[in-house]
Amino acid sequence: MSRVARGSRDDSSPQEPWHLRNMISKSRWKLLATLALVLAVMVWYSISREDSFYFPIPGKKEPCLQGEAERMASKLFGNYSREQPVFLQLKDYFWVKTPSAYELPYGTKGSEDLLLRVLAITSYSVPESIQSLKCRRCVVVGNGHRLRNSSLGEAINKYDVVIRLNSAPVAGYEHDVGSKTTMRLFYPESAHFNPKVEDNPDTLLVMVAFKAMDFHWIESILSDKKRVQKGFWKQPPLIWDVNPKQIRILNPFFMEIAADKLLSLPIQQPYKIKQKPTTGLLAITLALHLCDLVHIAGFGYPDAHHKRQSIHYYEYITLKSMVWSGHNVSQEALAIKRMLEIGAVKNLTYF
Ligand SMILES: CC(=O)N[C@H]1[C@H]([C@H](O)[C@H](O)CO)O[C@](OP(=O)(O)OC[C@H]2O[C@@H](n3ccc(N)nc3=O)[C@H](O)[C@@H]2O)(C(=O)O)C[C@@H]1O
Ligand SMILES: CO[C@@H]1[C@H](O)[C@@H](O)[C@H](O[C@H]2[C@H](O)[C@@H](NC(C)=O)[C@H](OCc3ccccc3)O[C@@H]2CO)O[C@@H]1CO
Repeated sequence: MSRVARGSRDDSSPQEPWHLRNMISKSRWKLLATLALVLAVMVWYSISREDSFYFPIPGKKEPCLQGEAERMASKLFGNYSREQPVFLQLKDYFWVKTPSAYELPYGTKGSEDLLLRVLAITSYSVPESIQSLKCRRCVVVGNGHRLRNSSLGEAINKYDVVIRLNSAPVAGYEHDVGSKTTMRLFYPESAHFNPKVEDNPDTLLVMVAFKAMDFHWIESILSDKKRVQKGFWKQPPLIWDVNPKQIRILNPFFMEIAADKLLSLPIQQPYKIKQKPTTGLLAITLALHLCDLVHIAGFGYPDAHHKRQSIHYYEYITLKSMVWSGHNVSQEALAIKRMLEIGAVKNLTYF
């Protein structure tokens, strides 16, 4: 029987009858259509739920609405002062007109003389490159495991301000976390021993002071005075290759806001283990003050069912390591969820 007589419409594969090939091709289309539908539903669901992750569009800058984060900050923090400087300034410590109400880490009460010496050898300005921006797009990069295999590096590098935390590495992780670092928040125990490897030449190293010893440490490093090794819960660097012009001291006001307004923590605590916000939550609070648009990535701890999962994207370390930290990660998760729900921040990873 000829191929035409057998009903074949395509004589390129003589073995299959045409209706069978038609069926296969139809079911392929059905499968593709179903996949496209599932993808469309996923994208729609992701965009419609502010608290889930969403897809950043590569190559496109996020639309930025001037003053948006400020409006959101007022919603979250209530009546709070926008006048507060981001970094502590020398002029405020020559003669203290209005002394701080709290001691470290929520204020500078009792540390004024030490601070005067530290601020005399460091700077306090917000760089012109940030200051001059009409709309500041910021991303706070947490150290969470959720950044692993996220491929967010390129998207992160596009923000005007990239805030990183502690000694989180970028070298070797660029594809997932990017390589741009505008600011890095740290305290002596979390300072990277070799900051030049991880940071850019113009990265601001923003010290978060928790105790008077933290000021002693930075002074002894920058003025090359005798190092004091006691009083730290972990050995900080004794030699630290940084330019003093890059160092800033974070205004403890942000710690107070994060503790009081986001976590409802008492500022004065008589306990041995004092509860305090994580550096990441502090950085989000700072970003809401400094920026117009705030996105976050790499936030969120494993739940009780995944206790063995690593908490960091760059090392294997579990939640167990945080037992003495004085952080309440469940409370922080609720605070972040609230911020996501009202649209104060957007999440590039999942939460
Ligand atoms: C053992 C210990 O003390 N760990 C603390 C470490 C440690 O001191 C530094 O890593 C040292 O370089 O620092 C902390 O934090 P850490 O350096 O782990 O992480 C920085 C911030 O990222 C957010 N994060 C991290 C992991 C994760 N799975 N989910 C997250 O949301 C948090 O907001 C976190 O603040 C800190 O400073 O807050 C909090 C941790 O408790
Ligand atoms: C933002 O906080 C930083 C980090 O995330 C915390 O883990 C860390 O907590 C340390 C805590 O500050 C230390 N407390 C004192 C008073 O120094 C604590 O020291 C040991 C300890 C344990 C139990 C009771 C009293 C003291 O060690 C914690 C880390 O395990 O603080 C960081 C800011 O410095």
